[in-house]
Amino acid sequence: MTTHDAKQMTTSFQPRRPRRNRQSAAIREMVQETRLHVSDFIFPVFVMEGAGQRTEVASMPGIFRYSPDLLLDEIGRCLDLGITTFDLFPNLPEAKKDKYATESQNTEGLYLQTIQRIKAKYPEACIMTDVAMDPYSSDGHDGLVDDGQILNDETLEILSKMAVAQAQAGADMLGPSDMMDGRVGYMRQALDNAGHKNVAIMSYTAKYASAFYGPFRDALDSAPKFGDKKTYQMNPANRREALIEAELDTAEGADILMVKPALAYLDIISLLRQNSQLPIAAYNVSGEYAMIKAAAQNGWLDGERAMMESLMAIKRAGADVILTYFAKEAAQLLANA
Ligand SMILES: NCc1[nH]cc(CCC(=O)O)c1CC(=O)O
Ligand SMILES: [Mg+2]
Repeated sequence: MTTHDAKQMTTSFQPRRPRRNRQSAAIREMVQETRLHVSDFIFPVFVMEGAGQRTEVASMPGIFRYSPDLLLDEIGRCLDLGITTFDLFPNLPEAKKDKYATESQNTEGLYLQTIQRIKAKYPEACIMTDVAMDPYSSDGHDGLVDDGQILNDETLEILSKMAVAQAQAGADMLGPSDMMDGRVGYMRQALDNAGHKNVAIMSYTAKYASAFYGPFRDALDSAPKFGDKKTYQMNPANRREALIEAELDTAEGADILMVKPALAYLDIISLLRQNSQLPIAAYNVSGEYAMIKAAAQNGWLDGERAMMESLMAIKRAGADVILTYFAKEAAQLLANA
């Protein structure tokens, strides 16, 4: 090729050159479409019995179960970073579990006492709770088990008592994660009847029967004792069904709709965002956290960049709120940016 030919090619007229908007950090930031902010995040936290104790979840490096006193300290540190909302889960000894999840309504028990203690010390913190039987169930299922079946309507009764007990303890927002049919409406009515009209419900609307919950079940020792959760959690192959779930939860009074997991379900997040006027949340689950941590520990990818890229992707897909175990690390990075 002669010099003349090369010149001809490089000066060929191209009015549209998307690279012009990528040429400097100043321009790239100016035209950036999606931005992460610490207020996007909800931090899921694990509480366990005892005092002065914390144990790391083996499959979730950097994530700990805290005894209530140390959890209060951790929440204080997170509030300083600008994280305002916490999703609380209890790790209970096997001896406290039974068929009916009785411990979930024990006002002197670990979970309800911890909600009270957090709200007493940090009234400004928004406490989201988990409504499902599995952390308290000797069967390790989200609903009541009878003869190997997960009963729907009988479970609603237990869940709504649990919900009212949590609201009574001071919870700001309830997160039914069980996937029983009709539980949002049933719970809404029970809450209103008990005078908790302003306690919100973030429904796990499209929750899939996913392999990515493994590390969470380690954290709580809550794996199902038999079978799987496929008769209540959704089939990962289904997309339209998420719209049916969204329609029902909306009609039943959900305040926020959630998709779970997040990264393998970005299309579902986008679908609900486009078909609902409600805020959409996405749960970046334990297995999604563990994958990035494990690869980073092996030196196989840059953990910080993979974390921020993943969170950005979840927001870009349409999530207004992201529940993530990365909340604290991401908040630290955003604060230093
Ligand atoms: N009600 C159960 C529940 N609530 C939140 C999670 C998973 C969260 C995570 O993996 O981070 C699960 C696991 C399951 O359905 O077995
Ligand atoms: Mg449903």
